[in-house]
Amino acid sequence: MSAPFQEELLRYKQNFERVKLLDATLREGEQTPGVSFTIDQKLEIAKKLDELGVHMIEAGHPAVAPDVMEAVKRIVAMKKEGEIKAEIIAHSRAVKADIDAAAETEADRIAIFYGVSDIHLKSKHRKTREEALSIIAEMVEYAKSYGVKVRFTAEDASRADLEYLEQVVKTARDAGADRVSLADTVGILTPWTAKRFFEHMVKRVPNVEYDIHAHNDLGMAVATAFGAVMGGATAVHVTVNGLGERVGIVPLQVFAVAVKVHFGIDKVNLSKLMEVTRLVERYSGLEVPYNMPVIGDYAFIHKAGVHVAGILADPRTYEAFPPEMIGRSRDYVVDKYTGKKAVKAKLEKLGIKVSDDELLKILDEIKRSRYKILTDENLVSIAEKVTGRALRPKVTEKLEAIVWIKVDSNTFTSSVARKIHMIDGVKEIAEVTGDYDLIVRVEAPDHYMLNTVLDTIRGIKGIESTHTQIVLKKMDK
Ligand SMILES: CC(=O)SCCNC(=O)CCNC(=O)[C@H](O)C(C)(C)COP(=O)(O)OP(=O)(O)OC[C@H]1O[C@@H](n2cnc3c(N)ncnc32)[C@H](O)[C@@H]1OP(=O)(O)O
Ligand SMILES: O=C(O)CCC(=O)C(=O)O
Ligand SMILES: [Mg+2]
Repeated sequence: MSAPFQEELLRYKQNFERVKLLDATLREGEQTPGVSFTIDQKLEIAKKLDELGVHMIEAGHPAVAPDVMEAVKRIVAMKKEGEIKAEIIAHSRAVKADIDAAAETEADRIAIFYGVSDIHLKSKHRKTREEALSIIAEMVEYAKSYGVKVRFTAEDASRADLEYLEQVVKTARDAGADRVSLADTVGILTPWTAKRFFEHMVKRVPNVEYDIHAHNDLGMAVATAFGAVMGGATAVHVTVNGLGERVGIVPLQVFAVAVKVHFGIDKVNLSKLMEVTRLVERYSGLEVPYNMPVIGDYAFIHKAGVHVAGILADPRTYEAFPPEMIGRSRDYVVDKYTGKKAVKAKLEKLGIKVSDDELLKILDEIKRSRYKILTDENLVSIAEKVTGRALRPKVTEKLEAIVWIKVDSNTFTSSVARKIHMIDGVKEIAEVTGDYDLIVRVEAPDHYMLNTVLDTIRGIKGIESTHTQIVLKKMDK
């Protein structure tokens, strides 16, 4: 990476080396509308997060509901059995009943939150600033009396009076909180103000470790987290796929890759990022948007002719980082934005050579067509029409193939089967036991159609691998 002033950013490398990731998918993430994980799903997600290498897991707010309590207890049990290494955190309001519930789980840490902006104090808590300070002191001390680690969260810290916030953090620290989360609850910080904010707080109230909890209401969450770490935050709250209240918080995958790209630091096992993406997509029921940075389907799909010509020459022309960094691959689509180089390369991949003159005519035809994305089959049809040559090898009868499919362990086999069933050319499908999960019989009039059907199958989310056999001969009984 050689952006202007990058060397200034690199001065903060050690801040990013020491920063810890706190994953809050099971607490903040479950506050996403429509998301409700089962206990078993939470255990699986917690295990996956631990394999990924996050330092802390905020497992839930036990006072919320019996199943939240049960899930936190079972995640703590996994920790005790050595199945999970990360610190386990239970969330709590600043009330004794919530703290008792959190303590009952035997989590490593209780995180107590209290809104500290005047808006929250007046409208929500109906407390004066002084009353709030004594509640914070009393509740942190109460949680400490259970012998656990305590984090205090200054909810809506980014809109609190700065001098009052200093008193809040001092009060929490002096009462025994060794970590304090400064929450940007409505996402109004920017990288610059976040940096200044954390620098100020670290200086004014030292001897406490600061967390940044940044919401994404203005699309700033990752950038705010960067600023906060540069300013001295030593933990960043993230969720898988950016889940959370309203539009969520810092997406784990985007933050981890941004740290890798800018500083060369692996905060987590990057090769497992897509696995956890799919797991949480499936259990949350929320698919990641196509254009989501890093993990969206289009993160490495190029389109404009100029771009494709660039990436064919050197992928770095239009990629901030190589897809292989997270086990993904690049591709490009063909439509009216395409140029000669893109079409030529696609045709060559299909084993078709055309003259320069033919190429120009094919391109012209593509530009007049109404296709939103041309499949290989569409492209070959246009090439045949333009050149007047049969570009498909002659076949006398239909082709048949058997495709053996292994479904990702985090995906329901039946849902993949349903999607495959809808593809033209798929004639039969069976769910099976053994090394593979599905066997599919495909028929197509020629190699190109067969390829298109197979490509469509391979493109279905949740398919881990396929093995295809072309049928040569058949004996009917
Ligand atoms: C910004 C964040 O995301 S912080 C995390 C927020 N988490 C949650 O809200 C977890 C899900 N919540 C719930 O299940 C419920 O709201 C519960 C169990 C916490 C409380 O339920 P209820 O007792 O029915 O209260 P209700 O939700 O109607 O109102 C919240 C009450 O908590 C109080 N409260 C809110 N935050 C806090 C706090 N940090 N500390 C102490 N009390 C608080 C409110 O003042 C209000 O009290 P009131 O009834 O005296 O006005
Ligand atoms: O506990 C925290 O750090 C954050 C609480 C929260 O979710 C928020 O303020 O948005
Ligand atoms: Mg939040």
